[in-house]
Amino acid sequence: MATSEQLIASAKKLAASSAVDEHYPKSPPKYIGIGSGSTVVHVVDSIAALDPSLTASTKFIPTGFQSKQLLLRHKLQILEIDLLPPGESISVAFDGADEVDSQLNCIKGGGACQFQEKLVAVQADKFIVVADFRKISKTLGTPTTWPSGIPVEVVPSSYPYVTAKLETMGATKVVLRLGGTAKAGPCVTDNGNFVLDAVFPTLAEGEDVVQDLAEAIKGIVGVVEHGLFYGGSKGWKGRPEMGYFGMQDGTVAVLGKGGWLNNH
Ligand SMILES: O=C(CO)[C@H](O)[C@H](O)COP(=O)(O)O
Repeated sequence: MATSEQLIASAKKLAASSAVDEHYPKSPPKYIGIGSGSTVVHVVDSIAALDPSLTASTKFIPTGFQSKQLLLRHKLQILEIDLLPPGESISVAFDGADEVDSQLNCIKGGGACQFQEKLVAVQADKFIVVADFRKISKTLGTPTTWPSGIPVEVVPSSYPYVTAKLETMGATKVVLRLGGTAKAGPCVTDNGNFVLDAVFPTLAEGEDVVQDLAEAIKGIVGVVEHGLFYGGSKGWKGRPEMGYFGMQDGTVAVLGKGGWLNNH
């Protein structure tokens, strides 16, 4: 019998291959965005398995160190996001997510790449999220889905101030993310910043709730970007167009703007 790790890995792989099948352009695209995380590994594997005529001339835009390494490993051409020519857009950007609500708003940044991920997503004609069944949530901040909170990238000198502000705004816990066992001290992003993980009470349903919190966090002096990817009446800040979720039963559930597109 498959272990739960094997089940999760195969769910990620299935979701990635269906998303690439359905959304990688059928004629060679100029630019494709590549997100970060363990699910994106399968996205890049699926892209690398396509007919080379569809990928050889394409420039792949990474969202951080890890995705750049993935592209290098597969010998896919890399273009840094700041070299995207003015007026050009990315045909499709594929990325993972930590939590996705029923309206496709997401929490991202489990890998501390949320700034560059959002920068790529907002310059893509189509943004597709790929994940496994554990990421599906009715509303963001559901403790059983994603208890770690919203990743907030901050300029290092501002972290005590931003922490206090997030607490004033209702965060019940704000933690300076640490570098882990191999690094004493904070996790430093690809941009040289720190990450605060801010846990808020589960958000009520409705796009305004997400937008209002997102804009309030972004308004704090010192915040570079946060991991709420959202959209609605007040603008679009990286809410995906579709989400592909590998399920425990071996199927892929697809969430679109109007709800689930298959039997989920
Ligand atoms: O936002 C991200 C990195 O900053 C990742 O896409 C997110 O954490 C999901 O990762 P995984 O596919 O490993 O679950």
